[in-house]
Amino acid sequence: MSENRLWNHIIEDLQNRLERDDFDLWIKPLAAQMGANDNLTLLCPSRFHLKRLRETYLPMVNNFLENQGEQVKLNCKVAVPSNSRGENQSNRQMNLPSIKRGMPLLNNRFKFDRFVAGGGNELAFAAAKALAGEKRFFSNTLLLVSDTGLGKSHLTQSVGHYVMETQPNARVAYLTAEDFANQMISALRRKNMDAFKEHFRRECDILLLEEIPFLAGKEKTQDELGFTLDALLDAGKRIILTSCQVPNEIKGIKRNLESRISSGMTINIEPPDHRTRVNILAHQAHEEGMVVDPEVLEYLAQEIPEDIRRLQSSLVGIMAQGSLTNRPMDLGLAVEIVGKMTHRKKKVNVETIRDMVARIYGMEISTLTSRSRRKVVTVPRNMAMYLCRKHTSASYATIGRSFNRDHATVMYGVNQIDRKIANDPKLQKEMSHIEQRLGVR
Ligand SMILES: Nc1ncnc2c1ncn2[C@@H]1O[C@H](COP(=O)(O)OP(=O)(O)OP(=O)(O)O)[C@@H](O)[C@H]1O
Repeated sequence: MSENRLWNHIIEDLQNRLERDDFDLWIKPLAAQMGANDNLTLLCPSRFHLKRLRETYLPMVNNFLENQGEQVKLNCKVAVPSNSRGENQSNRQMNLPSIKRGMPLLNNRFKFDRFVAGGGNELAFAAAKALAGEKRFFSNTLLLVSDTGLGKSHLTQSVGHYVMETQPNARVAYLTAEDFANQMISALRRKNMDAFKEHFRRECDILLLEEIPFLAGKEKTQDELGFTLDALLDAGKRIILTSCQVPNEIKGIKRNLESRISSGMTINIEPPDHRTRVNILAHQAHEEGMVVDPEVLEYLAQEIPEDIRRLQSSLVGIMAQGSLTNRPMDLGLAVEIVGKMTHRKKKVNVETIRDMVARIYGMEISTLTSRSRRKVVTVPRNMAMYLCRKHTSASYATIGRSFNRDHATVMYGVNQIDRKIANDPKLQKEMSHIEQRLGVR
């Protein structure tokens, strides 16, 4: 494949997988160069950028290339001009480890030593560490519950890393409930359910399964997961599950699966207190080798109290701006970056919302705006129209033009969601996921 086409495919894949902010900050500034012997080199603007790229995004690119069957060797380097001694720093290429088939795809940053324990998450941290170790833990199942961005994935993947590093014979399965459902559907289609069952029930020593609420309403998948959990627990294997809601609040989860999920230890991760938030930021700055004024850290911790993902991304924004433009990383820059994060809220329009909702629900825009009255289409359509009312100043009639609907139909759809949302946690979770992807949350 030509350099351009391959790079465009990689970009497209990353765009689908990453939050818009992360994509804009880390992927957009890259350039790609195809060299001899199928060497693809990614050029990034700074060493700071390079470090983050290697740790977080290149494993995804490697995995994508492997899935595409591309025999490409991936390198990355800083594309800076020659320095005063005439050495071309861009020659300091780094070869990246390729991913072995069958190894779970874990984020290299999600390790125990990068998790800051403190008010809100101490118990979850201790329980995850205990379960990862080989010492007997008093329960083989751990369920982590929290709102978005509070460390469920970080802890779950830390367990995966730890087990792979310290117990090399242990077979680790890390996936989301959605992956589990998709793999099951594809096994059913290919008529190889036996292999699917064998894989999860007998070829797995520790199961790390995220985002359980995805299974709401999917009864067959729930039954299969129930049998899988039974087989693993009978064999004394370890299981970590994550959810944004406690199991008895997830509508559409069958009673027998709910009781299996809740059979072990359930821990709620609370939002971190102010001191822990400052510590998380200080730890992050230290890891990146950056010196940031403590006043800046205090300011960010105060302005962004709930979601650690947003908290960290504000600091990353400051460090990236500072290192690219040589601006001091001071309170002035912090106020500007936080201001921009808030200002961006107003930037979405009816079309961006409509297109994002279609993308998230895996349908064409023409399907979302079609006459279809199937629930899988009407619910996302109503959600999209509701978000347009909430985040833009567009009138019902203007929204209607983008959805092929009249003013009254838009009003009815928006009201439907308005009435449901207060009492429907699954809908709330989906809504906040879309809002996060839109950068309005
Ligand atoms: N205590 C912590 N110390 C350091 N980093 C943290 C901590 N808690 C969360 N983070 C960071 O915050 C970001 C979000 O965390 P994570 O993805 O684990 O959240 P989550 O609870 O799984 O969210 P979601 O429900 O949206 O999937 C990650 O970058 C993670 O490294």
